[in-house]
Amino acid sequence: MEKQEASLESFLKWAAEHGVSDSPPSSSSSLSSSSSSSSSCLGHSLSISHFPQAGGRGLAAVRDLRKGEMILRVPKSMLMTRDSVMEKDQTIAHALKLYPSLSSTQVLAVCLLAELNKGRRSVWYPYLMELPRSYDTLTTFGPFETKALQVDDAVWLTERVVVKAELEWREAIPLMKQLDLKPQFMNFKAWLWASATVRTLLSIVISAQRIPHPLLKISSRTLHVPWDDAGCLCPVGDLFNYAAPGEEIAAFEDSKRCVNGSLLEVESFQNGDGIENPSLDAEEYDSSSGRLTDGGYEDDVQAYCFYAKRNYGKNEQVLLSYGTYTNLELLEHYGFLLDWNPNEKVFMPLELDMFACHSWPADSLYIHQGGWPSFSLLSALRLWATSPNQRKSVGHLAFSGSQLSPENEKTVMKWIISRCNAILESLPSTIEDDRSILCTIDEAQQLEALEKPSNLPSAAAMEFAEFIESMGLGNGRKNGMLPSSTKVERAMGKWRLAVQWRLNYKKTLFDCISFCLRTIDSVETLQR
Ligand SMILES: C[S@@+](CC[C@H](N)C(=O)[O-])C[C@H]1O[C@@H](n2cnc3c(N)ncnc32)[C@H](O)[C@@H]1O
Repeated sequence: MEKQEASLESFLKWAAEHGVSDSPPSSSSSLSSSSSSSSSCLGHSLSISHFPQAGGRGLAAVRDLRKGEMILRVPKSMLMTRDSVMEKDQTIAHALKLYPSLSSTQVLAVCLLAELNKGRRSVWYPYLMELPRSYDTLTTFGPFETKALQVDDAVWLTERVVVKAELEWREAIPLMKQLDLKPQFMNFKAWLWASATVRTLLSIVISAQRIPHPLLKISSRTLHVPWDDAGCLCPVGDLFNYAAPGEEIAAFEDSKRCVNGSLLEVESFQNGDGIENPSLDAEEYDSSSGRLTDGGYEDDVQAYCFYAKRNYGKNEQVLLSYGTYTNLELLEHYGFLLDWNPNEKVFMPLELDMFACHSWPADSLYIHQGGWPSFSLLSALRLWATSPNQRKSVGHLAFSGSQLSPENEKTVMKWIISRCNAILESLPSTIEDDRSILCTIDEAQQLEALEKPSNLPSAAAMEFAEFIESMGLGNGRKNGMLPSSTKVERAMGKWRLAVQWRLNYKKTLFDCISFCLRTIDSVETLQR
């Protein structure tokens, strides 16, 4: 512990010496010298703190911060990019030129491993020592955790990203051999760590562009810092944990819905505010409203600058919006998920004949985490539930989000209810089973050893037995207890994430059923 604190301290001192600062830029001093005398680059606006329920290590406000205030700047010279690594190391520069077919993410992952391979000789050594040791991104999921996701789309995505990660690693091996990396920096485990680091940290910079520009699409994974298409790693700037953009929208939707829970309330909001208007996608919406404008590279000061996105009270965690992600995407790219995610979507597969009567893209047909169907899903289903010869005449109403008739609305709601029920029944465990498993995992995580509770429902008991099996602990019991280890703890953490994800998914379907029942009720009340 003391060693960790000392390492963090020397990291912050090193950052201060190189011009990283959370103080306002002084007009008389240059960026690189403004904080060089300080023993830490933080303390004026931010400090490192621990937030067990919201990302672990993160940055807290040391005083009240005002919305729009600059709270951190990191000089260009500190950013780790393909170019900055090449500038400092001719061997790497030469080797990289021999492998032009590698993607920018692969190249940056190799640069990171090559710097790590140098040990103390790397100019980024204090930063490298502070990077997380492991990630729980989907690429690190084994067969057990993958199966625990249960939902076909999520299982398929996980299998695909694991295969892709291995392929990318194989493609990068010749370059890593050329650079003569030590075996521990060249194996697949090291690759998974490096590519997860690049993805989790790079995309912050990508998605936090401050100045809205038509060509700089926020949250696009292909956007890069202006001078280097490989993007960058940003010491200290990557200590901000994540807040989902769109919380304001969700809160507003909730307040509208709470008026009487009727569909019309939701419709008028969605329609009037264009939230789900297909001509205005989420990224444009965010950039035009400035919701993601909390950081970006600024050429005039040659630094990455971060701004308070809202007012913060002293000691509050200061968060950054990395972009708009569903929970599965958060798991894929960052290895965590949010119990309440305003951008969560449970996609609703339609039958083939339904696609024939609308032109909404499949990814707009979903249920929000609160349980209400998306604007496009409702519109598509209302048209489908209309007889084919009338569709043309009511098309404009459906596309503007209006109900078509009480009977039509009830048909739509009943269809959604039956789909949600069918999906819930097809999954191997229930919401109650999943809650029991989560409790068991939470208890086990607090104990020194892992004990199978006697009162688990059968589906949960079976999954528990599979976990023990997957850990190769089948014969290791001592008085019914299993020894815990770092490996078991990490696997349990990923298992927990998988269960948490599928539980949220099921709760959304369940809430959707309640929503549809309420809507049928209010339609019938109006009919009476
Ligand atoms: C850019 S880092 C943020 C700093 C990180 N906590 C650290 O100690 O280095 C991103 C990682 O932090 C964690 N994280 C960020 N925001 C989170 C949140 N809201 N909930 C849970 N974990 C979060 C995830 O592990 C993610 O991959």
